[in-house]
Amino acid sequence: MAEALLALKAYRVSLKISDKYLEVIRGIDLKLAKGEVLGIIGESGSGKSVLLKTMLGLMDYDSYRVDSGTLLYEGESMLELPIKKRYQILGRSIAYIFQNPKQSLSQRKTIQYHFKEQFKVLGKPYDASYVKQLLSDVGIENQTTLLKQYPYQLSGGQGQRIALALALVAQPKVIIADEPTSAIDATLKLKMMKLLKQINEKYGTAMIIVTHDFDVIHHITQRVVVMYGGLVMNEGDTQALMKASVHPYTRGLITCAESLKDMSSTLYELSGYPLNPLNFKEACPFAERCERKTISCEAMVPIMETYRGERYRCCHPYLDANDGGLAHA
Ligand SMILES: Nc1ncnc2c1ncn2[C@@H]1O[C@H](COP(=O)(O)OP(=O)(O)OP(=O)(O)O)[C@@H](O)[C@H]1O
Repeated sequence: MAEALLALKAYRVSLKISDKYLEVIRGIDLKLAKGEVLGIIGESGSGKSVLLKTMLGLMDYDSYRVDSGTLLYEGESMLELPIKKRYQILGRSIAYIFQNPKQSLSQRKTIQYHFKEQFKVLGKPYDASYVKQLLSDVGIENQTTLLKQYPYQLSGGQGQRIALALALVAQPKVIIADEPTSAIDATLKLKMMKLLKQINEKYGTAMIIVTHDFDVIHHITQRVVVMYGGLVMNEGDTQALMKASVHPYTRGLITCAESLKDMSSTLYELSGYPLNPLNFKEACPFAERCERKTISCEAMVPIMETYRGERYRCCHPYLDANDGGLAHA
């Protein structure tokens, strides 16, 4: 793997709930190379947003505690820094696009106002022609009209594009997009996927795409991380993992996605529901729902196996079988 731009190691986070701390992120390692597009997939409640928002300092500082871990950005250690300082450094280089970007804009201010604010935050004079260039890059043609509009006048697709253009003002090295296609229809989804790919290619911006959608993972990411119960269960090259992963959770998610697409087949669903952090214990979080469950699954949290030096699977049945001839995916 190329040099890591961002590297997270053994990261644990607890959320403060009614004056008590509840562990939600339970020891996560993550790497993002320069220019890489990484996908993070997992059911609702897996911990995707808490992971990324706490890492960047985007959550209310009093609402959580980082229990352990290291975070390196361009080789510099971040977690020891006061959270506001960390946010300043990371905020300049990493843009976070929220799930409903239209709602994260001030509804009473024009789109142009939002661009001007971005320049102000960066301490740069407003550059109208650069803004028009960015709007054109994200596929907005009627730029002058659009700059005069208010967020509530935008369609879902336009909202996503504006959020992307606003993020690009700072020329970030990383864009983190939280569910970039969840609020738009299928045709716009395709356009958004193409757009993210174009931005990655044109500017070399590395990306972390958080999604529930394997189409998005398949079409735009090079590597994927599968999260469940505050852990990474499986990770690797996107195409290899989608084709050949034997991890029961990954396989279950992929089978669900495929059965939804294939109108002639019976709908497949993963049994049970995602585990609530209140019920986390020293066991594999997926054990209760897993068809391959063994005694080990209920006795301890599985460790991550590596293959050719890369992390790839966290699953007791495969660990216990000592991997005799099992597919490395
Ligand atoms: N502010 C909060 N107070 C209490 N619990 C929270 C809070 N934010 C998140 N959680 C809990 O932490 C766990 C992880 O949530 P998180 O939002 O990170 O999941 P996610 O994988 O991003 O889900 P989704 O795909 O639905 O956005 C969940 O069980 C969630 O209920």
